[in-house]
Amino acid sequence: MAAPREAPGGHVEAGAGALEAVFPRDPALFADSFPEESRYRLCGRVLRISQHHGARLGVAAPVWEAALALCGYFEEQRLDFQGKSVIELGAGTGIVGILAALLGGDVTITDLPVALEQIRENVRRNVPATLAPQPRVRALSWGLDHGAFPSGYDVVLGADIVYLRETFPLLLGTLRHLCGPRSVAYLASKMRREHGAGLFFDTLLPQHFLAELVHRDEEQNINIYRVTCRPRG
Ligand SMILES: C[S@@+](CC[C@H](N)C(=O)[O-])C[C@H]1O[C@@H](n2cnc3c(N)ncnc32)[C@H](O)[C@@H]1O
Repeated sequence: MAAPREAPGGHVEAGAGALEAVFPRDPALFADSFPEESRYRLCGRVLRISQHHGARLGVAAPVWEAALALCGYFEEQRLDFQGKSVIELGAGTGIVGILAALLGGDVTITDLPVALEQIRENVRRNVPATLAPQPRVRALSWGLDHGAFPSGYDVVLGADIVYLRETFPLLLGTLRHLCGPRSVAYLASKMRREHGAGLFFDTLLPQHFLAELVHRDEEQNINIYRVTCRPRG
């Protein structure tokens, strides 16, 4: 799976709303990484996002195109997170969850433990200390840790988290735990058929959820699905 942008020193591909990139920055933060800061104009705000490229964070380091597509969808649909409980899965940089928090959500941003320091840094850089509630950053490994989280979030968010077939049952288990009858999940995904995106969205997800394709970017091959629980009985 290729990263969406080149290594530091090269041209940084501008995603939707990208303004500019500045690097390198604070090389001491992670010894084996190449820090980069990119700025994105989203929902009338400029977000400054650190990305610690390198072996340690791996795919968690960059802002992926699907994350920008999901942020663009929030903007286009004028989604309102005011007063809503929101959880983001596999957040990477945290850009999606941070935007949801700035748009009024009570947000929990999650990923594997290795990514949490990068997310915390991005929360510090973009969320004013006066904002309440502040987004929480917590470890959640799909299928393993979700019992520590409540069920029935208003909104569940995930960008580019469908790419490893062996994690599909784990991810589905976590989605089933977090979503209640009134929950809405927005899943944005690069449709990499070779990594099982079709299997996940066309076959596995519909066994438990109604998944409506609400946005497709043909050029980037990115789909956004609005996912709700299937009515029981
Ligand atoms: C392709 S990256 C997407 C990052 C971010 N959502 C974005 O779109 O910019 C996939 C993310 O899923 C996370 N991830 C992979 N397997 C996971 C698992 N089993 N449990 C929790 N997170 C996982 C990775 O750490 C990474 O942050």
